[in-house]
Amino acid sequence: MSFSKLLRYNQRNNMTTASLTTEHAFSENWTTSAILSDPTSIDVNIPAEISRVLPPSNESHDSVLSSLPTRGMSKMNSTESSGDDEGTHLQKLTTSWLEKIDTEMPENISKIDSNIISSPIVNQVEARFIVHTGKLRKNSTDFASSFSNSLGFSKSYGKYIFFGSKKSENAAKKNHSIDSNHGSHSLTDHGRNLPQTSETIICDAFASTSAEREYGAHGPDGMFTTRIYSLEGSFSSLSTNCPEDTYSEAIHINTKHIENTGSTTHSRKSSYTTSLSNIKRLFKRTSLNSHCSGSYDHTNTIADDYAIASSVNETTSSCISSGSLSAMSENEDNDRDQIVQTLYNNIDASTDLVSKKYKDLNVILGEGSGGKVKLVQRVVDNKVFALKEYRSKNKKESERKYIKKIISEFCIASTLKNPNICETSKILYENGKIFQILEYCEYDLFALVMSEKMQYDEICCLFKQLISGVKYLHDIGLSHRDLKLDNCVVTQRGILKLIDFGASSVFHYPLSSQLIEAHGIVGSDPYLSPEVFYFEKYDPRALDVWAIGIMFFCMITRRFPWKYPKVKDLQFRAFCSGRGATSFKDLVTRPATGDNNQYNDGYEEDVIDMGPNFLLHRLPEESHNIMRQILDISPFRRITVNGILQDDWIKEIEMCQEVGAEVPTDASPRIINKENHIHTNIDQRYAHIGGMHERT
Ligand SMILES: Nc1ncnc2c1ncn2[C@@H]1O[C@H](COP(=O)(O)OP(=O)(O)OP(=O)(O)O)[C@@H](O)[C@H]1O
Repeated sequence: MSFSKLLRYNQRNNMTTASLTTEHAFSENWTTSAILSDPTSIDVNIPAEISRVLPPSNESHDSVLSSLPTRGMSKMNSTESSGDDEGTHLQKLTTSWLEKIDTEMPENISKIDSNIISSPIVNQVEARFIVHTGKLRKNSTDFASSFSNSLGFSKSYGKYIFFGSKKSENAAKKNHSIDSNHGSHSLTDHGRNLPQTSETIICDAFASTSAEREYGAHGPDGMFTTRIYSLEGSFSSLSTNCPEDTYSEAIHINTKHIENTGSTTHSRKSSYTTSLSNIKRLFKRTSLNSHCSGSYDHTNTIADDYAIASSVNETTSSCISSGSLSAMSENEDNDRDQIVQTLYNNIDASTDLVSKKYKDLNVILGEGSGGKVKLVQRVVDNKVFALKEYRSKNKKESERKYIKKIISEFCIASTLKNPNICETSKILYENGKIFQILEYCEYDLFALVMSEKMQYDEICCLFKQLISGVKYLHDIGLSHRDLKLDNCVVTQRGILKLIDFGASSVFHYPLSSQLIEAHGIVGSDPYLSPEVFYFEKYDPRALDVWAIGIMFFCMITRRFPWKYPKVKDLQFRAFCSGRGATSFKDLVTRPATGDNNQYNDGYEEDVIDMGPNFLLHRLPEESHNIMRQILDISPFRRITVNGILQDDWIKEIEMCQEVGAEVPTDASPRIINKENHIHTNIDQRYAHIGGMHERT
């Protein structure tokens, strides 16, 4: 999680980083009992190709050369570990984890109680992670209390949801009886359910105050059933027919904007045009569609002119994107800079585009380092969208860099066409502010996970969709680099979509086999892969794959496995331990085996307090094989996203799909829902965790 979020968290909670760390403290005993061998005894044979990318030995990675506990210590450490009785009973690994998930989950796992957690100190902080101190709230308000207040509940309720303290557990128990009385939200009759916990009970108690309805609808492809926990008058009621007067008012709005097309083919030459006239086209006046169809103009856009390169026929999504990346790739920074500069110069000529064309529904969906995401309604047809309002430029940031970043993000996002990628349709500006219009999805994955209502098969379905989305990106040479629960949104019918391409990077260009390594620490701490702290340059695909694994762990356990993947983090150290390696360096530089049968990561079924099993024993047994390969500490051995899809368990997962979305003109893609699960719908008040933060 970004440093700025940590700061915001601390401001709200009047906490220092240290006190936050204390609150999240894990089992100290485990580490103190761990025997550290002599770090000077490291003797690693590093292959030539790896040593090329290794930083000089006197760089920071030396500090993580602390040696790791060995396998032999496992039982002794566990026995000494007070308050963590899990280690004393070596468990048989079965899927009974489902029943034990909350009762036997050891305290040494960091529970997700917010999407805000502490950050390690890093040398280099990207500009996008920096927030004006002026924006930080000076008054340290108790976040949970404020949240509760904003919802009209007693202060303590918010704490139950976000901070699972012992106190709250007791209160939760009390509330259990309330829930039992209602007895209406039990998930137990829907296959393999995640067990209800105290937090579930509270959430259900809340939900029972709202209208609940269950409905089924037969589509052409089968049954779609969903449970809805919603308030009366929720957003679903927003999509009504557009009133004539609003429509005619909207249709006459004259403004400058950039609109996405997605279907126009251009030659590469034209895509690099930097002339002012072309730029002006991006700001031209447009008329709105004459029908309330939700589709948009197919006028040329910046994506056409600049990002979508286009010697490639745009008949398939991958072609479109390959073309775009080829343009991005070869782009000569000069061309790009000129375009961006000209574009930025035009921003002054603002209009009332956003306010007239989109009605602000006064709902904040999320707020991150990039800006604020709001819910808006297009006046012309009452269709609901997410509007991302970019933060203003930092004083230290150059205008050029600021605008370039936004435009780059837009160009990439608007070019991607895949059912598991959120559609970005427009970029707009008004009074110096820049906005992006995105397809609206009812939930973010973080909120869904925290609702504790998801069933196992539903989680697997979303997990496979996540993999599919990332496969699409990797197939076209793009890595996301900030995969996390908050960067996945989910529609009411259970289609997961990736958002936030602000950190993405191109790792190879079409027709080239050369890997372009990424550099810098980008992303959110618990999802970061270990090598990003170790190597100056790394393969960003491996980072994405690792993040996928962490997300699965979070979805199943509702906990982060660690704060960040450094051996100074006790949990991560346990995970690294018992693998027969003398140092972290040994682990992170292990070369690929080339033979899957020889795959050896130190896994031992009976040892659960260190090594791969430190995480795996908390996960369903059928996922172990693939999760070991996803969470391989060495990026050189880590499986690829295509490899994940070859796994037997992954292949068997029944995944809901959106079909027809690749065709830009297809306004209403069909959804195929699988029958082995239903997708949980939650109250809109809890549907976007970022929005909850904002309301405090
Ligand atoms: N299309 C969407 N539909 C619904 N909610 C959305 C949508 N896009 C974003 N959100 C909500 O807004 C939040 C922040 O969005 P986003 O990640 O784009 O912002 P950001 O400023 O780039 O965040 P970060 O700090 O992670 O970089 C998301 O976690 C999600 O809850």
